[in-house]
Amino acid sequence: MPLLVKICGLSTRETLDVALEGGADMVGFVFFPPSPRHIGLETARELGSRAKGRAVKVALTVDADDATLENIVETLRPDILQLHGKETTARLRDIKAKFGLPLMKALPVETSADLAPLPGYAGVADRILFDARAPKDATRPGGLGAPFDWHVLENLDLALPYMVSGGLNADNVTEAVRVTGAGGVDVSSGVERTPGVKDPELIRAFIRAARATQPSSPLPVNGERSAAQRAGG
Ligand SMILES: O=C(O)c1ccccc1N[C@@H]1O[C@H](COP(=O)(O)O)[C@@H](O)[C@H]1O
Repeated sequence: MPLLVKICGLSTRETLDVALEGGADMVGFVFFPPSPRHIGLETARELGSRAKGRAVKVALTVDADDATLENIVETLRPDILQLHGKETTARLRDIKAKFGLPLMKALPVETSADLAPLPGYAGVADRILFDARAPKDATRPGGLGAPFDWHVLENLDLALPYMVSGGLNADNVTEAVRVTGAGGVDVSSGVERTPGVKDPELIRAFIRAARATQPSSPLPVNGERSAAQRAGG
C-alpha cells in the first residue's frame, strides 16, 4: 500500500493548492479555536469545495459537541473526522452513528503505557493516528512540532491502518516510517514558517521526502497515477 501523506492545518487557498498539486493524499483542517490553524465555517466551505475529489478532506476536532460537528460536516463536507481530544470509545460510537463518517482517533503517545486504550478504539475507529503527547500545560493537544519516541511503536501489531504524527518534517520522515511501520504520515508544524503559516516549499519538500521512503512504484494499473506521478516526479 502506498504511504498516505496528510498535510494538516491548511487555512488558505494558496497553501491548499500547493498541497493538492504536490500530491497530498489527505488535507486536514483544524476546528479548534485556541489553535493558530483554526478556520471558521466560511473558510471551511470555500476550502472544502476547492479540495473536493482531489484529496481526502479531514476535519480535525477536539472534544467537539454535536452542534459543532454538524456545522463542520455541513460546510467542509469532510471525508473523515479526526478526533484529537479525550473522546471515549462510547463517544466515537455515538459520532459514528450520528454522522456516518469514518473516524480517525488520535492517540497521544509518550511511553508504551499509552497504547493501553488501543483495543477499545480499534473496535470502533477506522484508523488510528499516533501523535506526540502534549505537555500538561499546552494550550492544544497537538500541532506542537514535537516528536515522540517512535520506538514505542516498533513491535506494534494492529489490524487497523495507522498513521504517525508529531514533529515530522522532510528530514525525519524517512526514519519515522522505518521505525514505526506506519501506513501514513501527518504533518503540520514541520511545513510552516511560524505557527499557522504554511510554507509552500516546505510542503513540497515534505511530500517528496515522504514519497521517497517507498520503493519505486510499479507501472500504474487501470489509469491510476503512480506514486511518482502523484509526487510530481
Ligand atoms: O495543529 C493544531 O493546531 C492542532 C490543534 C489541536 C489538535 C491537534 C493539532 N494538530 C495535529 O497534531 C499533529 C502533530 O502536528 P505537528 O506536525 O507536530 O505540528 C497533527 O496531526 C496535526 O494535525
